[in-house]
Amino acid sequence: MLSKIATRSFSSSAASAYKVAVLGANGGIGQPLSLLLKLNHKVTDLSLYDLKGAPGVAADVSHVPTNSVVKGYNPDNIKEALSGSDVIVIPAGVPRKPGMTRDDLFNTNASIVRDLAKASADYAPNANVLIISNPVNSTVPIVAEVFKSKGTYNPKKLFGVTTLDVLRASRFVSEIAGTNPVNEKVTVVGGHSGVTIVPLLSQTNHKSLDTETRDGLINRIQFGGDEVVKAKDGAGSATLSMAQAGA
Ligand SMILES: NC(=O)C1=CN([C@@H]2O[C@H](COP(=O)(O)OP(=O)(O)OC[C@H]3O[C@@H](n4cnc5c(N)ncnc54)[C@H](O)[C@@H]3O)[C@@H](O)[C@H]2O)C=CC1
Ligand SMILES: O=C([O-])CC(=O)C(=O)O
Repeated sequence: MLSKIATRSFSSSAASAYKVAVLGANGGIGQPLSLLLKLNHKVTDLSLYDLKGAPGVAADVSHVPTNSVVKGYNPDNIKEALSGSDVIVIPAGVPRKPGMTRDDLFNTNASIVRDLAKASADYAPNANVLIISNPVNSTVPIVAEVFKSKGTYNPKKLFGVTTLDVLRASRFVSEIAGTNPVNEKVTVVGGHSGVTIVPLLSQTNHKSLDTETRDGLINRIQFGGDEVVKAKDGAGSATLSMAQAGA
């Protein structure tokens, strides 16, 4: 009997390998995202990659007492960084400054994301790939085209990360309604830019908000990113809330 229980508990506690690679790990999002992934017990291998600084972030994060193995990589070692990845998260690229739209980032970020997509397709063709880099509405199609050209495109494994809109919707609704945001589930569909962000308030418990309150709430969810860009005053855009959304 005892041996049966021991066998059962042994087999149920055996963790299968789960490697997550963060490309852009030394950035404003990459660093807190790496920390949150280190705290996730499902992640067994954390691979941190950036143009520079990733080994330092990896050394720092690796002291957090969870069992995952953390390694940092510079561009010379991108193959090793990506090989065997189950999930690749990409927050590499420049953030907005006040007065810019996300589309203004296209010229810089499109080629960064394209090149990282090529490497991902070459070295981890079966990974789930999550794109944070803006403009998400455009960077995701770029990755799709790269994967198609390499014969590795699987629409079920390519994601634009728009979860921050869901977090914001939950929090902003709770502020108006005086509720706990944990209990506010708001579905947000569409893209990740201004009016392409569509929160489905009609599917929440707050269907009967007066028009002015509802319109103000929708506008705040759609332009929450601008709120942070303005407050950071030239120092970038959302990083901490984005890390939470990505993790
Ligand atoms: N999807 C979303 O909801 C959100 C997206 N973002 C976007 O995330 C991106 C990153 O934002 P931050 O972390 O604040 O920027 P950041 O400038 O602090 O960090 C970007 C990092 O990317 C690295 N990088 C640049 N080119 C690279 C390359 N070719 N290979 C590997 N690493 C490279 C940089 O060295 C840097 O460490 C921006 O495009 C921003 O607009 C930001 C917030 C929310
Ligand atoms: O607004 C930005 O540039 C960053 C972003 O995507 C967001 O915070 O939603």
